[in-house]
This record gives sequence, C-alpha cells and structure tokens, in this order.
Amino acid sequence: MARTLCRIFKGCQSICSLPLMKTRLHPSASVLLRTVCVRRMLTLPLPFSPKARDFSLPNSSWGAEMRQLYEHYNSQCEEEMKGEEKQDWAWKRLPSYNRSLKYATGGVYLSKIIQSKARLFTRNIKEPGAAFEYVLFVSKDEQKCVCIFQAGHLLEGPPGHVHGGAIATMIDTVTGTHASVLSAPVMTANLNINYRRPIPLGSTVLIESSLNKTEGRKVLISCKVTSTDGSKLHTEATALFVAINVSHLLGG
Ligand SMILES: CCCCC/C=C\C/C=C\C/C=C\C/C=C\CCCC(=O)SCCNC(=O)CCNC(=O)[C@H](O)C(C)(C)COP(=O)(O)OP(=O)(O)OC[C@H]1O[C@@H](n2cnc3c(N)ncnc32)[C@H](O)[C@@H]1OP(=O)(O)O
Repeated sequence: MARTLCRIFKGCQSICSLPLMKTRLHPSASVLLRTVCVRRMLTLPLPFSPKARDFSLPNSSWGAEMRQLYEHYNSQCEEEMKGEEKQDWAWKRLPSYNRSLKYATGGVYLSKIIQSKARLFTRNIKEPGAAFEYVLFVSKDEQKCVCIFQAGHLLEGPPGHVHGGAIATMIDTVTGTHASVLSAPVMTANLNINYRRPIPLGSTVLIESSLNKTEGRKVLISCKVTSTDGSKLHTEATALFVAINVSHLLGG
C-alpha cells in the first residue's frame, strides 16, 4: 500500500511539474504530450476547486490590534513588480489552508485518498474568531518567523484564559511551519514549554520563532509568546524538528 501511494505521489509530481518543463518540443509532439497528460488527469478523481480559502487573510472577527499588526507586517511584504524591478521586502506572509497536503505538489490526489475528511486542527472551526485566528510572516533571510494570534472563546482552559494545550498547539504550528520553510516537511520530535503568564481569552499576542541551529535533518528552534507591545512574556519554548520524506507518513 505504502509503495503504491509513493508511486502515485511521484506520478502526481510528474504531472504537476509538466507545465514547468523548459524543453522546447515540436508542436505535434507537444499536442500529443498534452493529450496524454489530459487523459492521465481524467483517470484521477476530479480535482478540488482551485479557489481555496486562505485563512490567514483578515476577516470580520479580527480586532483592532490584530488588524494593526497585520498591516504593520503586511506593508513590509513583497510588493508587486514595479516596472522591471522587484521592490525590496523584509517579510513574507505565509498563506494557510485547512488541508495543507492538497497544496503540496501532487497533493490534490493524495488528499483525496489519505483521510479525505481530515482538516488542519487549527483551521477546522467554521465560526470566524471562535478559536484560532492567526497569520504568519517569515523574515527575508528566514531566520525568524512571527505569528499574530487572536485567541477565541472556544480555547478556554482556566476560566477566562487560554488552555495550555491551545498555546502548545500554536507554538508547534509556528515553529513547525518555520522549520518546514527552513528545511523540508518536518515532524516535531521534542517540544519544551514554560508557561510564565496566562493569556486572556480574546486577546492578541505575538508568537516569535527563531532558528537556533540546523544539524543535518534536525532543526532547533526557540520561541516566545508575548503581549503585542512585547512588555509581557507569556510563554517560552524550544523545539526540535526532524525532516522527513513522504514515505515516513505512509508507514514506509
Ligand atoms: C511529506 C509531505 C507532507 C506535505 C505537507 C505539506 C505541507 C506542510 C505545510 C505546512 C504544514 C502546516 C502546518 C504545520 C503545523 C504544525 C506542525 C505540526 C507538526 C506535528 O505536530 S508532528 C506530530 C507530532 N510528532 C510526531 O508524531 C513525531 C513522532 N516521531 C517520529 O515520527 C520520529 O521519531 C521522528 C520523525 C521525529 C524521527 O524519526 P526518524 O526515524 O526519522 O529519525 P531518528 O529517530 O533517526 O532521529 C533523527 C535524529 O533526531 C534525533 N531525535 C529524534 N527524536 C528526538 C527527540 N525526541 N529528542 C532528541 N533528539 C531526537 C535522533 O537522536 C537523531 O539524531 P542524530 O542524527 O544526531 O543521531
């Protein structure tokens, strides 16, 4: 089973990479190739809608603090090409979907056959603002990642405050995404958290992730959760991620 899935994954990758091929072909060969590709694609289940919801974009539940910080980082993101020159940028916003696998190369098919009902834990509550509202930005040199996080009322732990597991989830999400950007797909091997001050429900906090070092497949990251002005330290963490390949997830 795992081997078959790996073959399908590679097949999907080859289909997806075809439009990127730089080789020039004779027009008749090109038509033949397209026909073969379309036939191969038609044997696959219908693809998902290309118009996926990007959960990291502002919505009506975002408070003033969340919006202001979003504008602050977003204004430093890559700008449109102006004339021939690309404008300088300091941060890049990372889009966020409720089934990341779908948007990896070849993932549309894989996401149908592997747990098709699965959804990303932090993006599966329909009501905007009820649980995890967040957006991630990664720095130009990728040494840092920052997340603006607004904690909704469904994340209660101690009365009026955010559950420690929800905080751990967000730390894992931010540091894990950061490690993936730096390396390849990764899995969390170790997560070490110190909770210093409780986070009030409904508040907005900053989660900052910094690369400590990489060692072969290992990526070591440190992280802190603070109030938006940086004056209050809520949580500190360190994490170890190990780069994996798809066969690891398929039990190979
Ligand atoms: C592949 C396609 C995926 C496509 C995905 C597409 C897009 C993704 C994009 C965005 C994703 C969106 C959001 C991300 C959000 C959150 C991220 C969440 C991540 C998780 O929520 S993930 C779930 C919890 N996570 C697990 O479920 C892991 C269970 N576990 C394992 O799967 C294995 O355990 C593994 C893989 C960790 C390692 O296994 P392995 O066999 O590959 O490697 P090995 O054991 O040899 O370790 C290699 C070196 O790491 C050292 N090492 C290992 N573990 C250590 C530890 N605990 N402490 C200290 N050192 C450790 C060894 O000592 C050795 O070190 P050395 O090389 O120096 O000897």
